Amino acid sequence: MTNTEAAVEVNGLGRTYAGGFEAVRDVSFRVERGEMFALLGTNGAGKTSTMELVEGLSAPSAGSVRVLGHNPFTERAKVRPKVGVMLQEGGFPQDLTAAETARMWAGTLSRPRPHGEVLELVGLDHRANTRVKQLSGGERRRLDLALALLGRPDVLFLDEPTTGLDPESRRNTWELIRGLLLDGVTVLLTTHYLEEAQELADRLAIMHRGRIVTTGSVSDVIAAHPARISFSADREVPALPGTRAVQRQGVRTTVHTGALQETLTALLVWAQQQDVVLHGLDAREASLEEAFLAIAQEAVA
Ligand SMILES: Nc1ncnc2c1ncn2[C@@H]1O[C@H](COP(=O)(O)OP(=O)(O)OP(=O)(O)O)[C@@H](O)[C@H]1O
Repeated sequence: MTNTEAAVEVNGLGRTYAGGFEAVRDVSFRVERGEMFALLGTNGAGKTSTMELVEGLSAPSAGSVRVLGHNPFTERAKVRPKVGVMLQEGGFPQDLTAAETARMWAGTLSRPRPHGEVLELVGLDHRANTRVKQLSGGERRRLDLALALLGRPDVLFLDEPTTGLDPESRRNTWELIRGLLLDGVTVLLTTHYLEEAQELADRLAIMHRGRIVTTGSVSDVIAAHPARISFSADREVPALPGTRAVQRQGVRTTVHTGALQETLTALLVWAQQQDVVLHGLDAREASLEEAFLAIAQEAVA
């Protein structure tokens, strides 16, 4: 493998299920080594169907997938030792304890981390002797992640890794993922938590009905959507440069702008000159969530 080769390269990918339903259509993206790439989308958009092809669990109906330079389906033996996979549903034997599950899994790997170390990494060391069936949903999710990390993967596939986790466990998982990224691990993630993608991802793609409708860096995707300035004033505000839309609700005004700094400066200069107090002034870029909702609506329209 050369150093310029992507960790994951997907070209013109398609997946058609029995009965002819096309769940994935002409999907292409690259995940560079050491990068975190997030695959986002509405329910049923085709994220899991895409992830399963990248993980080599099925062969695509069209297009190609390379993971670390290999076809993950036909060259599974070459790819498998270097990747960690966290599926949406882990499905472990219910009567084993967390430690036994990790030990059993480690037995299938060539260079496993000590199982105690991975349980500690995901904050499950105090539950090591608890049977899987007695773990909470969030604890099982963390056990899934522990198993994905056991083989010291170069590439990690995470399908909704923090679903069902409480806010503190979610933040701890983010810290853990950040640490892995610092160590040079490549991460391909799907999530419904846009804050998670905004916090962690270098680049992302948004899928809708089997296709990628937007892709780019998090800041590029956000920058394409208007920023927002809101305030309450006892006087009507004049037209401000850069404004795309103005909403008024009672005394509260919200200005949507494509040029946050320019619009905000004009507003503040006007307020200063007119001696107007802007109560509750709040100015911010669009969040990834707002961008996502706008993109999903546009895609439906
Ligand atoms: N085995 C299957 N046979 C037929 N259709 C399937 C099969 N698996 C998934 N689908 C369909 O393919 C589409 C994409 O499903 P997929 O699970 O990939 O979406 P997703 O983006 O991961 O959704 P979610 O966010 O809800 O997990 C859905 O319409 C789903 O009903």
